[in-house]
Amino acid sequence: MVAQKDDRKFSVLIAGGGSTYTPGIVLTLLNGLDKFPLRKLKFYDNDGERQKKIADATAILVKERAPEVEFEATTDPKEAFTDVDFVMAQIRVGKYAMRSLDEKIPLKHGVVGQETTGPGGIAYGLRSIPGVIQLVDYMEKYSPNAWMLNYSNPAAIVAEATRRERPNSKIINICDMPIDIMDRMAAILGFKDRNDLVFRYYGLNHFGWWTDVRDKQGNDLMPKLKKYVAKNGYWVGGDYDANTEKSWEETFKKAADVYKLDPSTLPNTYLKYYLYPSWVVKHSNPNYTRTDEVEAHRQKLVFGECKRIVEAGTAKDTEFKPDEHSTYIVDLCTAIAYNTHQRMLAIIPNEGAISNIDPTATVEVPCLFGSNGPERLSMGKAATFQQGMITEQNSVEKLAVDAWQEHSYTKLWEAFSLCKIVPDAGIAKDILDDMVVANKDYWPELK
Ligand SMILES: NC(=O)c1ccc[n+]([C@@H]2O[C@H](COP(=O)([O-])OP(=O)(O)OC[C@H]3O[C@@H](n4cnc5c(N)ncnc54)[C@H](O)[C@@H]3O)[C@@H](O)[C@H]2O)c1
Ligand SMILES: O=P(O)(O)OC[C@H]1O[C@H](O[C@H]2[C@H](O)[C@@H](O)[C@@H](O)O[C@@H]2CO)[C@H](O)[C@@H](O)[C@@H]1O
Ligand SMILES: [Mn+2]
Repeated sequence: MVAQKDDRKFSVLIAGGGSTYTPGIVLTLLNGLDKFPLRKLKFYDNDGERQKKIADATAILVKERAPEVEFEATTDPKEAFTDVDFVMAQIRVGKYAMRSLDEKIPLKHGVVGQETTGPGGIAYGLRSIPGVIQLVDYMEKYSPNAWMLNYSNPAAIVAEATRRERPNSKIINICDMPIDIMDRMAAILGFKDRNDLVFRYYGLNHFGWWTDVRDKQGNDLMPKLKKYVAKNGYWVGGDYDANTEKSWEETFKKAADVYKLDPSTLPNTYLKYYLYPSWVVKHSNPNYTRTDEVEAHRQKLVFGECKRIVEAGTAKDTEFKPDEHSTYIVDLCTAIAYNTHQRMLAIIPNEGAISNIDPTATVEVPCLFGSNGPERLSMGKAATFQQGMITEQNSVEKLAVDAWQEHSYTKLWEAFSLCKIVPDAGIAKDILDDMVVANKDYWPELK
């Protein structure tokens, strides 16, 4: 871990202060002040009421654990984005109500309904693009030297849009899925955590493969991992998975079947949607999707715990704790702040990192993180299977951004039709037509 190297203290803004992930980030920041010192913590959200519930509990946490840190929550962009060093973005444009439709509309037509995958992911993409661009513009206006670490999904489409629309902006798009899987790999192998592993990984966001995993001494850990994953997927079980929800259990276990398609690599869990779509649909309930689970579990737990803290007037015994989502984003800020060149994943323009993939594709590869941001590492050639899949999926993501930029119905229909999980252009059109109606308050009017 990085030692504090000077007397700087940082100002951090969480954009999407009302996110269910905000308390985890707050806890991680407060636990890590020796490595990443703070002078200010701010929240910004366009839903002041939702944000206030988390902010009121955070105010107690900050007062008890780091009273020297100034804390405020606001819905005013100028107040939020002024005097900021790092923006941690995690907005959900359209909130859970729209996520629910992203999942349920495709399922009604017998197609996978998922937050970031297929028609649901594309629909969410067209809502997120203007929301995230607005955050970038606020940052550039009020704190031009700041960096934005963006989790807002679908990160692949958002990254492609910001690459085109704001090519010089200091936004870095990131994902916690490979991070969570690497924590699992470390647990499977008996290591302390993901930082004990040195890895090679390539693909698109929610669409990638590990080609190499080693320990710090260079010993190849792939054979042991493969043996485990072939049988159990990334399911660890026991205490490790005591709080893992049923649908995630299914996903981590299904990685065993995904792995079998290419035993020379280890897959991202999201590939199950592309490689086993019929199985996923068969295991889905069109009337009760992941959004319903999140509202019944994570959202309830987070807002319930905030309420409890506020009513008790203390957060001394809080259940909130750091997790892979929060530690990853704080580690990234620390690496940029202290120019550590730590090797971490980011979603960035390819520019040769995967040599036989379009240089303008937005890929996910390891980078060295320093004060100039991420420097991509070369991952060599994608194998034929991966090259075919990446090329197709990247075209889907590019067509989705074309559709948003050009307000083009045809481009969006092409994006839906090209997507591996949609069986034909007729079904693609039926889903699209339902989605146009559902997204009328968010999408541009399509010609
Ligand atoms: N990249 C990753 O790996 C990763 C991991 C986890 C979550 N996420 C993403 O993080 C985001 C938050 O997830 P969640 O489940 O906590 O959602 P959530 O609905 O609990 O929180 C999102 C917040 O964003 C706010 N918001 C929406 N539009 C906004 C806008 N234009 N400006 C400012 N605030 C706005 C909402 O009011 C809400 O408070 C989602 O985009 C989710 O997909 C990404
Ligand atoms: O369905 P959700 O809202 O629970 O999760 C959707 C997000 O899933 C990934 O993040 C996971 C993480 O990888 C998983 O192991 C667990 O710890 O929770 C995280 C968030 O739920 C994915 O990377 C995100 O992009 C999704 O938004
Ligand atoms: Mn992700």
